[in-house]
Amino acid sequence: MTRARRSGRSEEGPPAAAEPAGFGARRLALAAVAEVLRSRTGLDEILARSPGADPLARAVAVTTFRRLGTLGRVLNERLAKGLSADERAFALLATGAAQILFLNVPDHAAVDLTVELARSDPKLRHLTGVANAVLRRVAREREAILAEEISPLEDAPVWLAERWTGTYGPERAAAMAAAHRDGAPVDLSAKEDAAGWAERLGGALLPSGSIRLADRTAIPDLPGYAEGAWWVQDAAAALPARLLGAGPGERVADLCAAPGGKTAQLAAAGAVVTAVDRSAARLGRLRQNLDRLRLGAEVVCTDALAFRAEPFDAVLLDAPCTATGTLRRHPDAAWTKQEGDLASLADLQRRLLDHAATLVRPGGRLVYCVCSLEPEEGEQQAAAFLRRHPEFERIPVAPGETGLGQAVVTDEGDLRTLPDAAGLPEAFRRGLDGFFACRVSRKPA
Ligand SMILES: C[S@@+](CC[C@H](N)C(=O)[O-])C[C@H]1O[C@@H](n2cnc3c(N)ncnc32)[C@H](O)[C@@H]1O
Repeated sequence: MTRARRSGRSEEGPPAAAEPAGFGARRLALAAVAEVLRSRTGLDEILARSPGADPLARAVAVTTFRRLGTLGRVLNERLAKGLSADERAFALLATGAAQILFLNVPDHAAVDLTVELARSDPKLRHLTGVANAVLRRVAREREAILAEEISPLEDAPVWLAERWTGTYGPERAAAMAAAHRDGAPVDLSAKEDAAGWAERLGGALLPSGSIRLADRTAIPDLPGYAEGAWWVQDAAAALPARLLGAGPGERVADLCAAPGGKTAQLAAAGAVVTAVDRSAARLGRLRQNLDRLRLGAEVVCTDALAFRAEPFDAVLLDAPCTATGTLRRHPDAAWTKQEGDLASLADLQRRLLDHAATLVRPGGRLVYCVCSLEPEEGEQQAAAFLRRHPEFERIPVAPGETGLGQAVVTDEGDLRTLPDAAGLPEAFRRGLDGFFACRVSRKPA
């Protein structure tokens, strides 16, 4: 193995040798994994501000989070002193083992580049020998490791695995965790003619109206992207705005709107949309998305709790949440949240819901939704809202309304999707995100 040095010209002497191919991607993946664990910031945000982040760096980091529990156990069992609590040390070994076990990377490349990463970093240099020994052992024992019966729940933090088991039962919880491991297909929402776009893109038109692509592919290169014919949106994420049923000319508030997937749906339906979000950066992305789609909305950057306006015909509240329903696409989200976050998020959701209610005219509709698997953010939040607000009544979701059948409608008439495909029509065999939505209307005055 050649010893890597930083590329570019050193201050003195001859030009430095180039780094080995793929070294930069591994360095970035290691840094991103460590930073997510340290700062509890989402991986997408960290990669977005990392110059040079490429698909390989993303694949290594995402796979590490997808299989974090398994990687931790495999490494711990093979390290005399166990895994270090230091995030960078953990990330070094975990990203290396992820490449050996779960990515199509030749063993020698995974081992050599990880060893080189250790050697080139003064804070990790003491792990050079350990990384070499443990990763070589993981590579030697790969077949046995992969043949082990490891429950997919091991790849979730213990607190989440326990909650899902308690809420959904051990079998369903394991199926959900397996879906998180499998990842997600790419779903699109079309401005119009979803069937035509499904055909042109070689995808499938789902019974819910979304398009499911056959393969993961470079999105901006696809037909229809540049002209703004469709946008990326998980099939489950497209359901709440459909349930709101906004019609042409209706005034609709989209609270917590950025980056604008649901705003686009409402605007495409012809509604006059006011999109509210407190994040200026995320609203920048919303504006870009609407511009590409040639759709319009009034955009208001403020805390939704402080947003006042004439009551609307319809209000959509897509509240901030633990996002545990999106772990197929964002496995890092499981590791950026803690159980304690649930109570503070549920409290914020309650306040946002109460405020959203003030923005609904008599006879108007309100849809509350979260991309969470946790009942405190979904079912319990909706039930408590209806107890606090007798001036609202539920408009139950009809079994035929979503194209997903009865399996996604709760006894109370709310929408509840889970990431695995149990009970769903065949077209959804690759699952969909976990979402909860409740639709209510303000009783006429
Ligand atoms: C689940 S995301 C919304 C996704 C969006 N509805 C879509 O479909 O693309 C939640 C959003 O809530 C925003 N947010 C969180 N707390 C907020 C608050 N108090 N007021 C307004 N927006 C808030 C965040 O900035 C974030 O953009």
